[in-house]
Amino acid sequence: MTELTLFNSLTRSLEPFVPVHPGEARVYSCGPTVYNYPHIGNMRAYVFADVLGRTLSWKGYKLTHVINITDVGHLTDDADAGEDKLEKAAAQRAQSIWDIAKHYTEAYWADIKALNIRQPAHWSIATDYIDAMIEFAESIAAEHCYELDSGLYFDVSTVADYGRLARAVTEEGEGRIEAVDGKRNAADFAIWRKTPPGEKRQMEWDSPWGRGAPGWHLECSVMSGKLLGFPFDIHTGGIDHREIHHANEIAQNQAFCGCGSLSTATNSGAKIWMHNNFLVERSGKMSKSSGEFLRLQLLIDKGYHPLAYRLMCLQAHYRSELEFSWEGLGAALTRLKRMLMAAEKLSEVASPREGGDLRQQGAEGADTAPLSRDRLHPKFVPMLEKFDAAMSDDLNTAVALTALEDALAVKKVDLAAKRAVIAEMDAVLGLNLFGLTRADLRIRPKDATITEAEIEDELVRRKAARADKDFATSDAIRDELAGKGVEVMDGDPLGWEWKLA
Ligand SMILES: Nc1ncnc2c1ncn2[C@@H]1O[C@H](COP(=O)(O)OP(=O)(O)OP(=O)(O)O)[C@@H](O)[C@H]1O
Ligand SMILES: [Zn+2]
Repeated sequence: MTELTLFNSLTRSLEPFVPVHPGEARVYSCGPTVYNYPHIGNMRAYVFADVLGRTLSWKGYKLTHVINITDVGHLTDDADAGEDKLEKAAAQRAQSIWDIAKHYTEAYWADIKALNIRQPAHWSIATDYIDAMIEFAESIAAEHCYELDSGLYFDVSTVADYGRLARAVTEEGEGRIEAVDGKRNAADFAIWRKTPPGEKRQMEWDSPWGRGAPGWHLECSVMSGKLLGFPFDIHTGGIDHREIHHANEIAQNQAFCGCGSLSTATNSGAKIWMHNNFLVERSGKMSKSSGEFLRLQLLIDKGYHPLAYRLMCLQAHYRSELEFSWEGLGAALTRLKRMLMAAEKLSEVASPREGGDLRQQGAEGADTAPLSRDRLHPKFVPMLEKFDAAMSDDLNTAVALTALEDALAVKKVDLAAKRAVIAEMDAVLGLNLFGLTRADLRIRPKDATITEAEIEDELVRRKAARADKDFATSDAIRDELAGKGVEVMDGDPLGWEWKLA
């Protein structure tokens, strides 16, 4: 197999993946802040992390993936300004934070499942790690922190190369950081926020610095270090985390590991820091802080299968901005239908792999292991090589998809051999080609007034009428269906037969 190279935001270059622990890959992904539903832009971050994890499993590494759930500490501004996003949501809706966190965590998990994102080894919930956060903060406080009335602050001048990940803390960057009286450096950040006197927060804990709550950056340092051990291999997140959140995590990790210099990979906590670019709308970055936003459920309600959105993500490189449009989603759906039609023919044959179900694998992902090469039909060698080269080149899923389509187009070949190759590629891309059916991919909005069974019955009747050359009946059925919003698609090259108009 080709050597896997990944783009490291820390060095701004492509680097070969060399695991810290031979044969293993340990990955941490910043999880959602569960104060609201995730929008589809947030989910792009997890499609990306999932493809990374699947690729590592496929390359034979034993994967341990951690995704956290931020249920405390994330302020309305990524730096120190604003309120806790969860406290704010709870106050606005007069609800308990715990209920809010539970509701949105479950909504996020439903999206994870719908997008065929594998379960990580651990979902770490921030509030389960408060003691560990206090311990971590205590261990670095004397050398790296100072206390103000509002909290315990990290002094960024106590570690070398602060902000190296962000590259040049721009004036704009500095401008975003709230001026707090007594802060030694503009970029210093709270690792523990004290509850202001006379105020009561729903989520607060005792600490050596008074009652309060942890800072968001502290959470990720603590959970990643606890569950994966420093240094671990890869830390992921959206590009917005490169400037502040991850720069601050690195500073804390440097302090914790007792090594101020960033000259070795070990003390930044993770060897490779990877960032997905944004999903944007014509109007700009998709953001749930700004009111209206697109949820996966909306796509589903409009009749689009969630895996069409997954495919839309895979069509772009994760480091490129991706613009969402309904036309683009429709095009991705059509492409997925074509793939499914080609894969359908293989459904009848058993995969030569044992336990052929490659979907929603267990956390370790052992079943993404490649097919032994001596069982690979020679016709598929070039496609698998192209696929491997693309995925190994910093996860070039756009090209890998074309290799999958090349393989799907191969004719006159043993079907079991073909199925094995498609299954292998699909285990990496996660499109669930052998689990989907045509009916799954039909556009059928939630508010449609006619059931699928009724449509099918009418179509059977119409087919019979046409076979009898009874075009009057056939046309009448067609018109009747049109009256109910169903467009019959005679001669539809995809053979999907109908869609809701
Ligand atoms: N438009 C986007 N496209 C891709 N990834 C995104 C986008 N917006 C946020 N992310 C990423 O989604 C993940 C979850 O983010 P989180 O739940 O903290 O969202 P948030 O910052 O509260 O949301 P928002 O910025 O939408 O208000 C993070 O890795 C973040 O970088
Ligand atoms: Zn994080």
